[in-house]
Amino acid sequence: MSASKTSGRDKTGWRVAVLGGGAWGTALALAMLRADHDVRLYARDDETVAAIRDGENPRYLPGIAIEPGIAATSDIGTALTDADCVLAVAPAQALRAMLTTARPHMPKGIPLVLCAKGIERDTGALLSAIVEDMLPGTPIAALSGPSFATDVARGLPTAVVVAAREEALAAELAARFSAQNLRCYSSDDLIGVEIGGALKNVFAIAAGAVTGAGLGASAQAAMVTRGFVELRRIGASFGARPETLMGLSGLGDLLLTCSSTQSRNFAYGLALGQGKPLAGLPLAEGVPTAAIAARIATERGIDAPIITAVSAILDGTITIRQAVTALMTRPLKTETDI
Ligand SMILES: NC(=O)c1ccc[n+]([C@@H]2O[C@H](COP(=O)([O-])OP(=O)(O)OC[C@H]3O[C@@H](n4cnc5c(N)ncnc54)[C@H](O)[C@@H]3O)[C@@H](O)[C@H]2O)c1
Ligand SMILES: O=P(O)(O)OC[C@H](O)CO
Repeated sequence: MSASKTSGRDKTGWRVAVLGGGAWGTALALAMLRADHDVRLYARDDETVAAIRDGENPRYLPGIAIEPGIAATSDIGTALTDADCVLAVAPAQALRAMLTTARPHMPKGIPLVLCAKGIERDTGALLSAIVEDMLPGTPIAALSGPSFATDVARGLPTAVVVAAREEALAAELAARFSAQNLRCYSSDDLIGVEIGGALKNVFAIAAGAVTGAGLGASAQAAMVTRGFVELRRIGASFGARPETLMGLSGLGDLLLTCSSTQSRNFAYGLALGQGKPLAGLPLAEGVPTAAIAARIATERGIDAPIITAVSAILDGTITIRQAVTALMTRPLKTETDI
């Protein structure tokens, strides 16, 4: 461990295990390196490990140079040995499988930081609930907010939020992860931060579909605004604090991913709206999350017509045009009636 000073904060470097060798895992490994940590990156395939060692991850982060210093490995035990902290960066639907592999090697009592954005499709579990189920007693945190992997990997200025139920843990992680161009806010609303990150993906797909179908900028703004109402309703049912959802993981991430083709969820929706093939597109976490969020809304009696429409469009049950007609002809109501 090395003593160092970053952004005016005194801290000592940790050994950080990053689990997941995709775009976000690679970007976060770089961010941790720049925050003066000793970084081990676990990728499950040898090809990715070899590529990262050679200075690029062409499959997931093409064209971005990977600075030397990240110890890439396909042996999860090696990545986790003597780790002070773990970043879990597999897609949400793969978290349970990855933790099954990690469990025998997890050092006891170290924080596990959830970096994926989603809700488990089969169970409706938030990712923190999966960790509680599989690794009881593990201090859990979540890192979320408007942050494209390419931006973070390039070292462009980015702000995220790190949340944990224990305020002191959130603050410590935020301080340790922050570096010159990565500003980490802290929060003790773990559930709120998880919900904001998970649900924004559904609306990013919707935003892409609105653009792809040529429905216009006004429709886009209406959808994002009313989508945010649904996000807050579902968030409230989980106990999320409204102010958390107004922050980086919620409104902030909605702004980013509902307005940029750089978002894979937006790009997925765009292809959907344009009637283009969807097979082979990069990961769009909003697809499984839309299905389970629609089910959660129904089960809890929450009015979530946009989420329900996105889920039905993705299922092929209705077309985008039919969804628009249904949304536009709903009974009128007061706007503040959320
Ligand atoms: N890419 C971004 O800009 C970004 C930013 C913030 C958050 N996220 C979130 O991070 C999560 C991961 O996204 P990504 O961009 O890295 O996806 P990706 O498709 O680029 O990479 C996913 C990686 O996970 C690995 N993986 C899948 N199943 C696994 C398993 N069972 N065990 C181990 N590894 C497994 C894959 O091999 C791959 O390396 C998603 O939830 C996403 O929403 C992504
Ligand atoms: O490319 P997306 O749509 O998965 O979005 C990536 C991040 O979640 C943006 O904050």
